[in-house]
Amino acid sequence: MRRQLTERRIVMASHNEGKVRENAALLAEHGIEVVSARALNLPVPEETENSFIGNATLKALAAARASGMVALADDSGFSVASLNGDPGVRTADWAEQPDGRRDYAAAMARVEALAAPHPDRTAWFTCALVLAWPDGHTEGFEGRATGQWVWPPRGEAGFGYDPMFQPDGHHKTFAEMGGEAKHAISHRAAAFRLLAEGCLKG
Ligand SMILES: O=c1nc[nH]c2c1ncn2[C@H]1C[C@H](O)[C@@H](COP(=O)(O)OP(=O)(O)OP(=O)(O)O)O1
Ligand SMILES: [Mg+2]
Repeated sequence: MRRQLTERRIVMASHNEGKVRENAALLAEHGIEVVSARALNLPVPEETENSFIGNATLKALAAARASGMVALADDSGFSVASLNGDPGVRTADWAEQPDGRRDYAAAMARVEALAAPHPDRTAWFTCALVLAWPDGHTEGFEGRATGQWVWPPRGEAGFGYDPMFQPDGHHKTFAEMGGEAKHAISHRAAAFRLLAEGCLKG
């Protein structure tokens, strides 16, 4: 039996505005309000695990313990089949420049350069969502969206690697689809559906 989320206000344990926006919209459908980690000045924990669930768990626990509130963390990433699932858990690191800023155009170009020689263009996004309570209890869920990587990148909406990912059954990239359409089929929405079934029944 999963622990039920009874709070109507939780902390979003993420410093990525795109992820905070998408998760806040999903939570709002269930009448749950979000306080951002940035608003509470929460530290950015080091992501030392080698799984999405592992990193989401450590981010959620750090935020729950620091804030005394239930926290939701999102650890996610982009995987390319011909690269054995890379960049995967290290997706954010691939975008990081020596000055600490993120350059997604450069990160996407790196993926393309490595993957281009391979005929298989299969790619997927993974999203792990973990709820953590201040007493240390956690509940975790993982969702996926599968499709193809495309080049050149297309579209302006979304964030991160969205312009180079075309989900199965669609002719637009996530960045061309815009919020609502991405929402219906994304890895984040898939993980959230499981979370709602598990922890938002009560
Ligand atoms: O829907 C998505 N569309 C495009 N790109 C995406 C998506 N979802 C995750 N991504 C990329 C962004 C980041 O490069 C990495 C996640 O890294 P990840 O450590 O989970 O998040 P983050 O460091 O940006 O924020 P934080 O750890 O504070 O939640 O995958
Ligand atoms: Mg991160």
